[in-house]
Amino acid sequence: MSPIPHPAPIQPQAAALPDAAIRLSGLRKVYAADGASPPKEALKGVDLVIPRGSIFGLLGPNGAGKSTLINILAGLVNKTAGKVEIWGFDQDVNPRQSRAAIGVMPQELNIDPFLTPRASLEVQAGLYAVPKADRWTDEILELVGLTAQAESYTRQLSGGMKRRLLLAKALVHRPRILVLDEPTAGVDIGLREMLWTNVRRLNAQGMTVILTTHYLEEAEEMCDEIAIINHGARIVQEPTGQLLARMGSKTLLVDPGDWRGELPPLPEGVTAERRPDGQLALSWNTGRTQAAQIVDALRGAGVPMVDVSTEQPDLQDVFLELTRG
Ligand SMILES: Nc1ncnc2c1ncn2[C@@H]1O[C@H](COP(=O)(O)OP(=O)(O)OP(=O)(O)O)[C@@H](O)[C@H]1O
Repeated sequence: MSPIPHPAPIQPQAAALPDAAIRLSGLRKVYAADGASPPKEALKGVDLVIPRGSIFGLLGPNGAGKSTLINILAGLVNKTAGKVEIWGFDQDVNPRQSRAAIGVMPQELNIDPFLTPRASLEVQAGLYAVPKADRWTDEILELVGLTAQAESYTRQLSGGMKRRLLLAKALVHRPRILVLDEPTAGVDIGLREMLWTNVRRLNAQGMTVILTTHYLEEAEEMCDEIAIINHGARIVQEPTGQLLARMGSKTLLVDPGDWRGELPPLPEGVTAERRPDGQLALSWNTGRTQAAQIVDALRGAGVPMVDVSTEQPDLQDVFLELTRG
């Protein structure tokens, strides 16, 4: 993969760098009643600040309102109320600039089957009024691994290649902010790796990345900060590490060899279980106890410790805890 040229912005910029990539205040969306379906309030006054330069995860259960939020950012759905600022541009005051600052890789394929990848990118660049001299079509094709298919009809591309083209289209106008809506749903490992490698590189060059995904390990690994929305409301927004620490529980795993004796009294609040593989799992609340106290209690009682490790809650645990019910 060749190095990516610096994605210098070509769209008009706010006078100074904005303090946030995206700022939403009181964002509300009510879908109108349709036939027998009553009106649906998909976003109930969401406040959200997405830091400039972050890889930001937007998570939530099915129907939480993520796509509605992204479609509003992309200018595809009209909000009912609230304020949307993209790269410092108010969507209502500066619609053109706010649109130029963002590139969206949608969930659904929106490509013309009769165009070649190269032609698709040229058409997209035309839509964004990117001057010919500023186009970087060849670099983008290289970046997403479609150079060999540049002149093929899009309808002849595999599903994975079509998704690569969606990413390519989102990049033509060198947006400051890249939104990836479920980018890895149903894609193979090669495409997933290509995507994450590129996302990291683009982010390292200053692009803010917003990601929705149902793969929580992916969000845990990729995102600096995460917001969880549920029933149209933001229920939490925190740096990923802080969100994981929120569960506040930790487990110490002790392999006692073939020792099968009675456990000694443990510090208050520590729960113990013997796992089927013979390991002792000792769980505690991080605020109240320290691992050393548990180790001391076991050592004092002569419990052998062949091996000791710890287990942390993962994003899946946090997500389920916060969205339960
Ligand atoms: N065009 C529409 N008309 C009416 N209701 C809609 C429309 N689009 C979405 N909704 C409803 O708004 C709510 C939020 O939907 P949205 O697609 O934003 O959720 P989501 O978090 O993206 O879900 P998923 O993870 O399943 O993609 C849902 O109850 C959905 O049924």
